[in-house]
Amino acid sequence: MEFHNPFFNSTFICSFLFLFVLLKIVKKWSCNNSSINLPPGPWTLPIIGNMHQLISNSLPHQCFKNLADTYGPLMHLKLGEVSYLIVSSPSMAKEIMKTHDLNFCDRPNLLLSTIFSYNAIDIIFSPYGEHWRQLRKICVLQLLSAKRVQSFRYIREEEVSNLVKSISASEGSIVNLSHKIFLMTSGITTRAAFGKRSKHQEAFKSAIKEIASLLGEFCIADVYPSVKMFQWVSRAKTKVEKLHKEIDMILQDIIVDHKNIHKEESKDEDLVDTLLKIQQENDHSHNPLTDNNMKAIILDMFGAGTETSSGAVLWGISEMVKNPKIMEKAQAEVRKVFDKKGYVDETELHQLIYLKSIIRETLRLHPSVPLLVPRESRERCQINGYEIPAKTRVAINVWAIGRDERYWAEAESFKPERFLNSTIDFKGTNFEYIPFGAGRRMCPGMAFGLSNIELPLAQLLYHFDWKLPNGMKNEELDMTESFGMAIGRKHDLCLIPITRRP
Ligand code: HEM
Repeated sequence: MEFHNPFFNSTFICSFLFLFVLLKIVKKWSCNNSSINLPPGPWTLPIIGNMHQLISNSLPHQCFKNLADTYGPLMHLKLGEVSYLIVSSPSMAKEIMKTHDLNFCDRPNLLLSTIFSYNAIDIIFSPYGEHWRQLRKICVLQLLSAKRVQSFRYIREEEVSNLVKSISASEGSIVNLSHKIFLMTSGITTRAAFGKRSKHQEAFKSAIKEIASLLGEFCIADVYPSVKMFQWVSRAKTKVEKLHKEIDMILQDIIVDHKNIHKEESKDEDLVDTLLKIQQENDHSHNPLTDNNMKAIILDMFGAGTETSSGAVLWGISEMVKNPKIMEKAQAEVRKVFDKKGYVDETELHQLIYLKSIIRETLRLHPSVPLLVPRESRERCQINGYEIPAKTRVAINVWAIGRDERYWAEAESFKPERFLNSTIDFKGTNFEYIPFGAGRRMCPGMAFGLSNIELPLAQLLYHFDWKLPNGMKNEELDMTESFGMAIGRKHDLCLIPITRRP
């Protein structure tokens, strides 16, 4: 006979768990809520803090901008149990990434990114310290140096020319540029990382795309780190673990392949070859590069390098479609420079001064990583007279800074001319313009990223005129953003190409 305990049914268990979690949170919340002089911020509610203020139709960077308009450029929010500092002005960004850079160069330990990064042994999510310094050096000097980026030129030229061919084949009909441009940038990264040999490229690309969009999602476990139950029941965690397992098997297979067959053919060295060489050289050091380190670094290159570059190409084209005069001027420049040759390659790209200012303007209005990668304070410190507790997470709202009328005239308008003859650039010293971040954690892939944006834009402007489908007017093009590892267009960019025959 079955034994039914009226007190031990599922309702009872759920209520008990709910009460247990609630008590834990209240305890933690009341301990942390001491009376230190925190930066201004909206009123916090018990347990949830300011989370209710982020529940709206806006994306996090848009919500933070609205709140900062009331509470100022150094704003404190409490999300669940965790203190957040939201930075929305160039001078406060400079405080974090220059004056106090050493204190703010840690990354928080977040549930999904920790799985993605093989337990934070990569570059992006690794905490500040000797391990990160070692990998960052490898990255800057060997994987993403100017010489190395230049060595991938033939890959970029082939992949972009395949893109042009596939668009030409659909001349006059609607083309999904979002889809094609993502395939092109991920094709460049795949070949730069693995060479041509991987049989799993397609499966790998789609797993990466899926995992990148999951990493951009809000995860309740990250704002209640003391409540381990939220980690156990997270559906996103289960999905990321499954995708990561698939990716791991593919990467391991690629590494084994490279170990077995690539030794004699040293020309066209790809990133896995370079990492294997470093692994062999460091084999007997106290800090050898493990296979997991290699896989984590390669994943970083995809996570950080693919959607950022393809997003910038798509926003650039979208802004030009919306502003046809700018499109015409850019086309005239590219065609003037390359008409003598009859085709576009990288040799003359330095002459495209107007196109370069279009790219800068695109990254001002549409920074690929609008809140930068989250940082975390290592020790308690003071900024602008306010106390910042240790372990405060920091989001730098580059998106808000780029749209602030105090620093940019007609900030919401797309005006590439503002960058012509301007000394402002994105190398991390002009804090009103930091799409690649600044300080120790600044993006090491800038040169690679920019070259993946310049050549496709030049080719798309040289070979095609562009029309919107269904008689849509230029100004009607939808520019809604979606949140992920990088901000992209919510709706795919679909245009009709008209091939130009010079
Ligand atoms: C348009 C292209 C790109 C943009 C806008 C961009 C932007 C950024 C930003 C904002 C950060 C965070 C900086 C900070 O926390 O201060 C970052 C970090 C990083 N990026 Fe990029 N990125 C781009 C392309 C690339 C490419 C192509 C690669 C490599 C293939 C790459 C590799 C990395 C890595 C490894 C980090 C982590 C650095 C660290 O934590 O030490 N990025 N990127």
